[in-house]
Amino acid sequence: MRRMRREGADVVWTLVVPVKPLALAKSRLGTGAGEGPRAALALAFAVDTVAAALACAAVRDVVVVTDDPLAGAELTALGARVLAEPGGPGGLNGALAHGARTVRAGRAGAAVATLNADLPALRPAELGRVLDSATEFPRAFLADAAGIGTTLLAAAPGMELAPAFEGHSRARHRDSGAREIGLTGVDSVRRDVDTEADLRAALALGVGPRTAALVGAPAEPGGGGRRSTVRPPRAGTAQRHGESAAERSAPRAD
Ligand SMILES: Nc1nc2c(ncn2[C@@H]2O[C@H](COP(=O)(O)OP(=O)(O)OP(=O)(O)O)[C@@H](O)[C@H]2O)c(=O)[nH]1
Ligand SMILES: C=C(OP(=O)(O)O)C(=O)O
Repeated sequence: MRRMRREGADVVWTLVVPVKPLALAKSRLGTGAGEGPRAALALAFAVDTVAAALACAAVRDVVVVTDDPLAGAELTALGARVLAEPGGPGGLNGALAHGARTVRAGRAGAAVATLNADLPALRPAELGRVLDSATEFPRAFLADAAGIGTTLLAAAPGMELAPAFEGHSRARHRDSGAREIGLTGVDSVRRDVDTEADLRAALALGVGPRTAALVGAPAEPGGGGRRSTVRPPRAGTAQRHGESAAERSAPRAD
């Protein structure tokens, strides 16, 4: 992949990925799903997101901010660096600001971008296009698939990240002066999963192997360049965690 250049140097990004304690995560994902299946899905999304991010040529490294021991261990094993939550009332934005500050404390000139951990369909090449586009602006963001939130916020070297996530964060990031990235063809970077409808949409794009194994969809090896299209599962598929692979029967459409 051709890297965008700023002042003669290839720009590679450090990604800050926030992961909420798994037992509290994905509360909107199916009223019938218990805490266990939701936690397993949240972990699978995070694993597939971080694996795809680490496979992106525009990504130098990935820093995960979490206090969850299982997520921390699994994401460390993938190659991410894990930071503990900063503590205090800061929530998601506090965690992201802490991640960015820590990265810059070690490397003042780092290009830093946040990436939500609920992007199981993420494709490295699409992430690369988004990061290359972000390179053209001091601060930039990508709206989520719903057009309300944000899945990625980027700050060039020397620029404060100033995250304003949660709720209508697309409008807040725009109002804060960040440039909205208007690329088409980067659906996998926009496709966050909060609800079962979101999960079906992600499965239609093709998800990473950990999520695929959990919901009975075909796996796309390697955090995928080109992911397969699968038939969306019936509502409630997210509750099928615990079935063996042989019990899962979601067909692939290609
Ligand atoms: N470290 C950290 N990450 C968070 C926090 N809150 C949310 N996140 C992460 O931020 C991203 C977007 O989170 P949301 O979709 O708003 O929250 P969620 O828990 O995944 O889902 P809901 O329970 O449905 O709100 C995901 O990667 C979450 O794991 C937090 O307080 N600390
Ligand atoms: C936290 C955010 O994500 P979600 O849409 O999952 O709430 C956000 O977009 O600001």
